[in-house]
Amino acid sequence: MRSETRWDVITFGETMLRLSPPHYMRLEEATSLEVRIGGAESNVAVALCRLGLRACWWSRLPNTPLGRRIENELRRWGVDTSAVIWDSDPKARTGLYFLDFGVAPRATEVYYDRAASAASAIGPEDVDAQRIAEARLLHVTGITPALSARCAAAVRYAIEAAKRAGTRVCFDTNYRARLWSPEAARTTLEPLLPYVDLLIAPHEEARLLFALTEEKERMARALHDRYGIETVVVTCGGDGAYAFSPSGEHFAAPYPIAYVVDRVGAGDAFDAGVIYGYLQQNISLGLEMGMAMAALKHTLPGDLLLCTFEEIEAVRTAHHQTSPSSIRR
Ligand SMILES: Nc1ncnc2c1ncn2[C@@H]1O[C@H](COP(=O)(O)OP(=O)(O)O)[C@@H](O)[C@H]1O
Ligand SMILES: O=C(O)C(=O)C[C@H](O)[C@H](O)COP(=O)(O)O
Repeated sequence: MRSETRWDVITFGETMLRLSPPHYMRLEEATSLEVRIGGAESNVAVALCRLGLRACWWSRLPNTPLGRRIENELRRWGVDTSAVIWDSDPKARTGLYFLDFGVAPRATEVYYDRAASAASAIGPEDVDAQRIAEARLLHVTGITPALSARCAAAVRYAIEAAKRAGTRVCFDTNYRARLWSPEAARTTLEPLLPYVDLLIAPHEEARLLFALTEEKERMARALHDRYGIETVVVTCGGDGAYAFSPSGEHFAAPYPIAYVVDRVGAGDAFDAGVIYGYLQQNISLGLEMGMAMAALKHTLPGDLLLCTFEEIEAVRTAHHQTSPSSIRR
């Protein structure tokens, strides 16, 4: 990989305000909502910064208090936001998502209010190919192409720009059933896959989107074989994750989670760990980092993995077992 780069990872997509009732209240009854921010790509960027990597995230944001809240917060956690495009149209909208937290047997429900947001107007002309050339890796996800045809074209343009520049491409399928159908996702995403160097896909999404029937142990290899992707990581929730890569096949088991505080963002935290290892050409380390980071994300409220490198390493290397009651003083 090239040595002279400005960022380790560049990424773009929509980041929303995330609104959730306190104490497992229902949205129907809540009298107050907690305001946080969340977006798959910026969640990854924040987690990468916690690992000491240089991450640049950009999007279109309304130049309003709501848009500025998102940019300020990402900058606060170390993300380079200098390429954000500010939309000065007074009607420009910030995407919102509402979270109704559930515990089994009641599922956590996400309700989007993001149609016609400023980010959904991102088009190929907003993609700065020079910036992509200045990064080691471009990270994009299947959420952005689901937002609009212009967003889908922007993702394709960005991936092609990365290929021309020798910037590696990481893609997470991140299928969102509330945004589009599996058939629409397949039609749009499949042509992108031959350009991808590192694919991350949950096992059930690989089955749903690409009509592959392989069991979890075989799915990464099946995706590699069908689309020619160099490195493929398949996640299986509480059953761990598998990788197929030039260094061989790898598996990482999950770390035990004593109590789930908030699982939203665990997949994005996992992605950051995988990218960390991938950039060191050590996908086995990436799987372990991803697993440790996903486990830690389950213990934190909000989409963002606000952990230290040392906390992640402690989980990864299991130097200590933290019992549900442990207090470190
Ligand atoms: N019950 C669990 N116990 C331990 N780890 C888990 C559990 N559920 C998910 N994870 C971790 O979080 C990561 C992301 O979760 P997963 O559900 O597979 O993907 P996504 O959130 O992208 O749909 C997984 O790779 C896994 O490591
Ligand atoms: O933009 C969207 O549609 C999103 O869903 C943003 C989400 O908050 C994260 O992407 C969390 O996703 P996980 O890490 O899989 O829990």
